[in-house]
Amino acid sequence: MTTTRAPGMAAEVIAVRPGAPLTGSVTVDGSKNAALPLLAAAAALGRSVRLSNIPANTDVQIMLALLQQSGWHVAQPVGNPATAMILPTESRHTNPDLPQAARIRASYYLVPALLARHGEARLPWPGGCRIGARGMDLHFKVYEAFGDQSVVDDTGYRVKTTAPRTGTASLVLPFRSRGATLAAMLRAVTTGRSLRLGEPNLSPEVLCVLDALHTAGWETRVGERLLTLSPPSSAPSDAAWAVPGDKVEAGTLACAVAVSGGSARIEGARADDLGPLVAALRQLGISVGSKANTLTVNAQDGRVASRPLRAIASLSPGGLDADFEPPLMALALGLPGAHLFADAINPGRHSNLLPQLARLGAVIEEISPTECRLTGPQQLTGTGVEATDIRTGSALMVAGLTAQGVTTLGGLDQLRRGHADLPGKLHALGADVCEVTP
Ligand SMILES: CC(=O)N[C@H]1[C@@H](OP(=O)(O)OP(=O)(O)OC[C@H]2O[C@@H](n3ccc(=O)[nH]c3=O)[C@H](O)[C@@H]2O)O[C@H](CO)[C@@H](O)[C@@H]1O
Ligand SMILES: C=C(OP(=O)(O)O)C(=O)O
Repeated sequence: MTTTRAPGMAAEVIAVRPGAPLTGSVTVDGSKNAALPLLAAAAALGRSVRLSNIPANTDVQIMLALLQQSGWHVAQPVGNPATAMILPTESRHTNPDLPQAARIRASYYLVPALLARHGEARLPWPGGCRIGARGMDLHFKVYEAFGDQSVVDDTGYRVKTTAPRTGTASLVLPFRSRGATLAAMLRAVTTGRSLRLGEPNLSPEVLCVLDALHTAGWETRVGERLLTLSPPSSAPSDAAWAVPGDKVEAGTLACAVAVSGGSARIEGARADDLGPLVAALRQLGISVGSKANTLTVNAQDGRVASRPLRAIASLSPGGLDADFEPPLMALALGLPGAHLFADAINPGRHSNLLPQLARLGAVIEEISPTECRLTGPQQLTGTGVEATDIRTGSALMVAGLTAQGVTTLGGLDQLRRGHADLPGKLHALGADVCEVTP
């Protein structure tokens, strides 16, 4: 099977089938989950920010549109769509309706910038992957700590500023929510107040925003238990930030190389962001090197798993990002051992992913709604499957690389929310992938 692309036509399904081991080198795009808060941070800063390495996935495109609809210019240099200048417009827009905010989870990151610009943020409940109940109650606690008031109803929520307050805003999160941590940081920025946040989320997506704010003059301190921010002491100049490479795309490609028994270099994601994924791959007996921005995977010697994988998603510092679990599961199905997976962060993750893997013939035992175990190696068989969320889609592509026959993946809108062109990257490594257009 060869790859054919019809210009201007969106693929209806992607067909994958086993082929030669993946080899060569590929570079990942910027990270969706880092680009989204960085764009919101740029808007919150209220002055010109140049952001580079912006990925072209649809969630990011929606975020750019939301910024344009609510009072910011987005200027993209001709011929360089991965870079954008974000700057406030001079005219005061009235507070806009933002129906597209319901399509992405990360629209909640816009609240601080909207409060600064309009005194009110009025948004529909966020969308994104349907991986169980995904609350926002901690965000409202964050805004309350800054003196804002929130009102919710069935369709969405409103946050309003009250009389301006000064001094340090302090709160301790009951659990380490990434979204609530970023909400607190960005609200500190738009109020110009110091922040003391206990039990913060310290994922790479939070740390890259902290680094960005630091370059914009904010004093930042991070420890496992406490994150503090203090406003710049002098007038800051314009900022230039870069979106870090997508650790999840890199991890997914690493799983694809490993499942095919290949050997390849994956460039562009920071080694520091890949630590827990690299540890999981090594636990499975895969030879992996990770240095600076290069991940090397070598599964050509066909080693068996040295011990079973325990992939437990965690919000703790240094924990395994839940988004790595699905591709690791697809890989583990092909490797010997009894492997355990748990994602208690997203209670509906497994009910999305497992039925699709089962269509390929995977036998996975559900211990509870959020825990499962499987024994590999299992021989899968290609059939029609659906990307019911981003990571289910990418995991199914990994599984399709060893499933006998042809795996056809539908639901590509979900896959493209998180990856501008994952099939193209797999193809660059030699995968037998075909986009089937209507
Ligand atoms: C845009 C983005 O970066 N999305 C990521 C983010 O999602 P998400 O925004 O869900 O991440 P959080 O860390 O904020 O939340 C984790 C879970 O805590 C719960 N919760 C969170 C906040 C709140 O106020 N109330 C509440 O109940 C929800 O069930 C949520 O699913 O982290 C998830 C878990 O690491 C990843 O799978 C997502 O890819
Ligand atoms: C769950 C994800 O995204 P979101 O939080 O935007 O739905 C994801 O990136 O896998």
